[in-house]
Amino acid sequence: MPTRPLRFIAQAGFDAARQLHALPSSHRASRPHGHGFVVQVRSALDAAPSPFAGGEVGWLQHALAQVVAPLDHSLLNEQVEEPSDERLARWIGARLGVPGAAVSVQSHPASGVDIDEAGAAWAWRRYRFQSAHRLPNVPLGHKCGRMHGHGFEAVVHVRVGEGQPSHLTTDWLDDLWAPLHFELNYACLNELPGLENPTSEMLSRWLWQRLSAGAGARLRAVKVYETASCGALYDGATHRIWKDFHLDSAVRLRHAPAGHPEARLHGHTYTLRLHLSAALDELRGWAVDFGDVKELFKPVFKALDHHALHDVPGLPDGDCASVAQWVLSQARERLPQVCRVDLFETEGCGAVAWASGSPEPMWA
Ligand SMILES: Nc1nc2c(c(=O)[nH]1)N=C([C@H](O)[C@H](O)COP(=O)(O)OP(=O)(O)OP(=O)(O)O)CN2
Repeated sequence: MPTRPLRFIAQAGFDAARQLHALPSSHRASRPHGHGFVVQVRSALDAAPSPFAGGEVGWLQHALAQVVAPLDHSLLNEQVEEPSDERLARWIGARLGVPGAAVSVQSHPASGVDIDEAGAAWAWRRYRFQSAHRLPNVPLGHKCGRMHGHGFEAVVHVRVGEGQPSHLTTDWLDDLWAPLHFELNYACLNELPGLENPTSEMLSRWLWQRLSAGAGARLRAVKVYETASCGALYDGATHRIWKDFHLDSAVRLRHAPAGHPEARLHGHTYTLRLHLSAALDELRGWAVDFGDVKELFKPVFKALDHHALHDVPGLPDGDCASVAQWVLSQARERLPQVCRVDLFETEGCGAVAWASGSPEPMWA
């Protein structure tokens, strides 16, 4: 079992066709169809070689790209038996040669399957609804006290049914979601019983309560995206919120060998996600105000954005893992509720660090 509170993440994509014969012939996915698949792999890389300290993300990216290359522009059935998202993820994991790696496959922007380190399969589905709300208990003058609205997104994570094609889990979830869509879409959330104070935290808990009536123990987590850059997750016991930031920074990796592209001065538009975990403030209905997160994190953000990461005082190196760990320690000095930092240098490729001594985060 990996012990470091750190994971490396890499992503690759491929376009391919498939046909799922195990589904009923009336199911649309039983017909030949195609997708732009996105695959992500997550590992502590405890037992895998890395060419140099700081080169782990690049190494994982390369390894994954090699595994998925034969799938690109192919008929998946010729290589993978009954190539559902779940079976594809297991097929890729088996060929990657990284022991204990978690693999996820997204066949559509709104759905996918994650195979965790223990081999369990989890399906997720994204739903959208257009709603108005106001937060009645915010401090005077807070912008969210005014009636406003969002194109909300909810992502629901459930265990894939035992021995069941993962598509049928998705269909089952759609049926559970249908009455909620009817209530939430083109509605004012404050008017719904139980949502009088519709913060992201309260909404994720409300959705959990409503969905768990049908999903039972298979329900893993409900995430609510209030805007593209912030949201909340509820797992039946704890609340976690997140806020995203974008850093435009230069970098050169200290340990990359001469001639390696990462030894050269280059740059990225990084996506940095701060996760915070705290009990709800009963009056406000939130863990920490997203606005306060932005404000308190500003000095750390300013130390990195539009800077050369390898020159930032105190930062040992500019690779994603070093930066994520450094951000975690800096952020926790100002916001002790920060429990995890995700840093991506390109889409889906980066590192996740969490506080040592804290349990491994829920990966939903
Ligand atoms: N912990 C929470 N904090 C806040 C919530 C909430 O539900 N939980 N909600 C709000 C507001 O409703 C607001 O719409 C979102 O706030 P904010 O983070 O400021 O979102 P923006 O997308 O507008 O932020 P930018 O980063 O400036 O784009 C407030 N807080």
